[in-house]
Amino acid sequence: MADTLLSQAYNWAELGLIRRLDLMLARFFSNEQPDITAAEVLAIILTSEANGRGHVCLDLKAVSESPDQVLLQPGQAMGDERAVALQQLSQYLHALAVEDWLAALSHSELVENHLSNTVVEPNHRPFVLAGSAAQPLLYMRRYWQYEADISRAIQPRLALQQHPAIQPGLAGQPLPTALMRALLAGLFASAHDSSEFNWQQAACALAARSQFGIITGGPGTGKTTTVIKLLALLQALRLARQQTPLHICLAAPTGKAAARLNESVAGSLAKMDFSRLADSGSLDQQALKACIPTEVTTLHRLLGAQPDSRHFKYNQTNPLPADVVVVDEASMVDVEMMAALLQALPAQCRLYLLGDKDQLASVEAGSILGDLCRDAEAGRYSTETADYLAEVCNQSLPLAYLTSSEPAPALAQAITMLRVSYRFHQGGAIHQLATLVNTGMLAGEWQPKRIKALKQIFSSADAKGKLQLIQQSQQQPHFNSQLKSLLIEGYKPYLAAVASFDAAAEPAQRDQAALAILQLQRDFQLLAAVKQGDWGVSGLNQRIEHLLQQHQLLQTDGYHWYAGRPVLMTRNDYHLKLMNGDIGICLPYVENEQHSLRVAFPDTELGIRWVLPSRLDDVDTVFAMTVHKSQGSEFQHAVLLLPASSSPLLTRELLYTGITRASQCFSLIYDHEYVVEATMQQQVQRASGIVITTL
Ligand SMILES: Nc1ncnc2c1ncn2[C@@H]1O[C@H](COP(=O)(O)OP(=O)(O)OP(=O)(O)O)[C@@H](O)[C@H]1O
Repeated sequence: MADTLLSQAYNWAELGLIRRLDLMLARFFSNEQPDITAAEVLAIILTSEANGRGHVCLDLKAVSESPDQVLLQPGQAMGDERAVALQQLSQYLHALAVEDWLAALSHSELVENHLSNTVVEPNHRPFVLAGSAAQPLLYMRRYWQYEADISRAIQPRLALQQHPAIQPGLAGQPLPTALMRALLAGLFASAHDSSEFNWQQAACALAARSQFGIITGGPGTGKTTTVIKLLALLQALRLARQQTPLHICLAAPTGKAAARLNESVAGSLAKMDFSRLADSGSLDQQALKACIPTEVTTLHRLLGAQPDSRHFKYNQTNPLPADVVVVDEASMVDVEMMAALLQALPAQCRLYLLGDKDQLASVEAGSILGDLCRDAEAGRYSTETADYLAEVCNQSLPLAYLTSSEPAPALAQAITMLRVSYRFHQGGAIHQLATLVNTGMLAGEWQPKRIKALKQIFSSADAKGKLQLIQQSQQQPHFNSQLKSLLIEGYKPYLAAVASFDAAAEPAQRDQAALAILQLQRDFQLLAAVKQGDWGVSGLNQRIEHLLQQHQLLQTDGYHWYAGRPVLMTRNDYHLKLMNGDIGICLPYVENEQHSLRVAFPDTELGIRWVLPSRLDDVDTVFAMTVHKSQGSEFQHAVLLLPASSSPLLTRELLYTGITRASQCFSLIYDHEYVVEATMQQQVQRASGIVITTL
């Protein structure tokens, strides 16, 4: 039976229903274990396949009860042969009751069983059965370990909030409630007359009483502003009591996100007025500002990534010297990185995660932020939390956000969702569109009505100059005239600046001009849902290059490297100090009267880092980039191009992420309306057990 399954699996792999890697893994364990059963082989194949799609584990019940839904995502294109193969696979699953599957896995030599009531001796078997009786989950050991490490590190940090009296490094000392109240009032002085519940103030209060906190919210809801106030609060609590300031580290998953946070923290901090705060705690405003860092590093740099190794300099045995770590854009952090980060934190170190829970998750396995924020929308606060907020914030938590079931989940008490956007003028067209997409636009209504509602947003008076809907046939090899002029107008400003760039200018002037070009290039960005194909990132890049040449905006002379070529780093390069996601532009460069080309990357220390093109192995042209790569960036004008047919990749989260990259204008390019509509209906669902184990 196992042999038959393996030979059929060969066919599934040939047809692309599973990956070759999934098949190879099943074959490997079959060779190791000659009496392996078909149930075990099936579990190995499907668990590995699920990892490939970003799931941390295999949800045995879900896949057993509705195999077609789990294996074939809505809209996935199917040839006849693949349909037959899928049918074969679902027949196996239909014939196998979940109880029998569980029984086979519980007795398997390959599986460590954490579902039984007996204490499990760790035996380092390659698979782990965990989750709960109602939701059994099968993990490859590595992923189970990551989740276990994350839960183990978060739990004690949540438990501390049962004793809100504990401060970092000062275990047992009472939280000075009166001082907290005065400081929170000072920090949010200007907002005090408002009758609306101030979630930003609540976020600071909740995060300050525990060693783990999440602040989530859509774009422009004030996550950065709030975290600066939180850091000011924590430092003010120390300074007011003549204690040494906390050592704070700010980090983000990519270089680009770090650079952006760097800018916004520095900008916000400079503008922030702590004078009322200073009054309340007899603090020196400048001294307080000086203890809030503005420098933001990548997580890889923070943890001390080592070239060609999965291991970091800072880890369980060599903890990171920090009292507080703040991670922005946390939705992009995968389970492996989150586990590494938590392992590297000393026991008393606080961790605060910022991010938009509704954005796309990391490309790698896991959607940690989304999973942890499962209750964020509803709040689910305890009466104890409501009393605490009333005491320190002088605000009454709206009853709708109290938990309806006691005990309230500990994790929910450490999470705040910011609900008001200050960036897009509230109710503005981009914000309206993002909200509609995010809330599952008119779910339950019939399709034509949903399409009509979408078109109405694009044609409303509010949408003028902010939203644009363009239909482009993908059967044709060329851009239509509307899209052509949009692209030319979009790239023209930075390419005109490249054309007038003075390569022989004084170094300081040259750097300044290069920075200005990089800034202009960031104003406009084409985003694609997929990488491959004529209308994926690679095809679009070629076509745009050609279009810009035709219009004399570029001159490549047939070369790979040319002035104006924008490139995206696709791997970290520690020698060059460039990170995956960094964007540079190739520019003419004159040194000792020698003319050459160099790629200009923005650099926090040097201003510009000039790199020889020949040293850049892992770069892609970036006239277009994937939505995944665009996370953590914002563009004045973001243009999202959807493919001509729907696929599992086209989800509500992808569309929402694309829309929310735009600060002033968003254009949606589509071929068929049904693809736009199907994208809005499809949600990312990733199996993980983090909430089961963390709550
Ligand atoms: N309570 C507030 N009242 C008025 N303006 C605010 C408030 N909070 C934030 N802002 C302003 O809104 C803008 C966005 O704030 P901020 O950058 O903190 O949001 P964010 O959630 O971090 O955004 P991003 O989407 O970039 O992550 C800033 O200009 C900020 O000054």
